Amino acid sequence: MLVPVPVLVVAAALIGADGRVCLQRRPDEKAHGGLWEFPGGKVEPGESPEGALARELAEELGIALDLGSLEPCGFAADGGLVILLYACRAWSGEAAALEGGAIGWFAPDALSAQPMPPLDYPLASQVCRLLSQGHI
Ligand SMILES: Nc1nc2c([nH]c(=O)n2[C@H]2C[C@H](O)[C@@H](COP(=O)(O)OP(=O)(O)OP(=O)(O)O)O2)c(=O)[nH]1
Repeated sequence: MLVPVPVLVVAAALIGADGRVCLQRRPDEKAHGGLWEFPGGKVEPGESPEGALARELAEELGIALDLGSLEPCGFAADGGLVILLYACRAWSGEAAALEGGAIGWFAPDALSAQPMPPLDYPLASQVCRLLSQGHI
């Protein structure tokens, strides 16, 4: 049976100097409104995953990622969506919620306590595990 090509989404676990991780609260009027997710968005035709992530984080948070510091740290998928998650410790600028919603910085073991879209729970666990093992 043929199934549609899944939508490719890239997202970042921004890790601050104090070890806390950034989540973004989706605006109420959007799908998954009010839930906390890793900042990012859909990869557009002609973009690389890293290029799309840099564009999304510039648009959403006003920061410029250091692409060399990106570490692939997991993926999650359902029928229609694949999310690639990168860890990132280096960027320039001060992150702010520029497109509505809000941002927050959370201790790794508090990530999964936030209400999230379903695919984000395994991603948050993976971030927490990799951080505790010193891999990201
Ligand atoms: N950025 C991001 N998106 C996620 C996460 N988890 C999750 O299910 N998603 C979903 C929500 C959206 O359907 C899609 C991301 O696409 P997007 O952010 O560009 O889309 P959007 O709905 O905000 O805006 P639009 O382009 O559809 O108008 O992936 C996550 O951790 N980060």
